[in-house]
Amino acid sequence: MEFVRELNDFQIYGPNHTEYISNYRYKYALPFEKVEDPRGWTVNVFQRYWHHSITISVVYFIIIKAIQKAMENRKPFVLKTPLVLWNGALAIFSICGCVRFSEDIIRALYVDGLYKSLCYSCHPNDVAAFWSLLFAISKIVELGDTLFIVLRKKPLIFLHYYHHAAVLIYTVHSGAEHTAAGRAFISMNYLAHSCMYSYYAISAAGYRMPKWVSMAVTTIQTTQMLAGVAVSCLVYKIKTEDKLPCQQSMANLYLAFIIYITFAVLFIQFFLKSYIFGSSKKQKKQ
Ligand SMILES: CC(C)(COP(=O)(O)OP(=O)(O)OC[C@H]1O[C@@H](n2cnc3c(N)ncnc32)[C@H](O)[C@@H]1OP(=O)(O)O)[C@@H](O)C(=O)NCCC(=O)NCCSC(=O)CC(=O)O
Repeated sequence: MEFVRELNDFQIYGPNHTEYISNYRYKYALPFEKVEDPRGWTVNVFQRYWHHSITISVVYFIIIKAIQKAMENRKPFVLKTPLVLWNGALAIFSICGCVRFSEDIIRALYVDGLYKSLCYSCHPNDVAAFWSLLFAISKIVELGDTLFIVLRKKPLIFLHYYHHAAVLIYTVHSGAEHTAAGRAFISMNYLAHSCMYSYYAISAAGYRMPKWVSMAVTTIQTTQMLAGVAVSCLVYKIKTEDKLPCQQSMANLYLAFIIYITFAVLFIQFFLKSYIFGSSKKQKKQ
């Protein structure tokens, strides 16, 4: 099993390429979303360089640990305004992504049904493809979250940096494979991040929100992880039991299982520790 495969037309365009091009292409796109991508230029770039997502993750980890060390005998930076702007910008980006990208999954589910929605990719010239590309780029930008944590000398938990590094690698691998089920994963993540970055922006501005708000955000994140496992189970069944053509490769599917199961476990642990078994900072903040 090759780890990143070469893609054929079915894997890039799905089965209705010609019909799609003539009927749907750019129909719903805003001017800046109309990006020409002759035979998957972006897919080629992702295919050729996807392994650098691992390089970036390793460099990220080393830099974060080095900054933590350098900060040991220094006072924490306050960074209130940059943090509000940072989280505010990511919140606006996620909300825009959520609105523009969800259109694709809603249309796909409504018009094509569940099987085609999970097994046939969006077209490389589609609005959804544009927002998938921005999504992948945002996974590099979001590594900056950790910079704020270490410069402000806030506790850095394993869930945080494991999540940031693993999501980057999986997103870039999925970009390289044009993973069809990514339309479910991306829409869920845009939604969860709309809530999460809005939460962080408001709390960075100094407003303490009631406990139920952070519980709700964690619940949305945990549900996202469990839904990721469910979608992957469904694709696995389609590919192995139903033996229907389905675009997602086994390598990408196994990666999806690994990250979504580990994220689900970590988020359930986080929920229990933060809100149920009382010793966390959240209870102290009340
Ligand atoms: C409710 C949560 C969103 C946040 O829980 P927290 O324990 O971090 O919440 P908190 O209010 O105590 O905030 C902790 C401190 O970090 C600051 N902070 C600000 N911006 C941040 C950012 N972008 N990332 C991480 N921390 C940030 C807060 O202002 C706060 O500082 P101060 O103490 O000064 O007020 C939770 O569900 C969660 O995700 N916790 C895991 C921690 C984490 O790093 N999550 C982000 C990556 S996971 C992710 O992104 C999942 C997904 O894909 O959906």
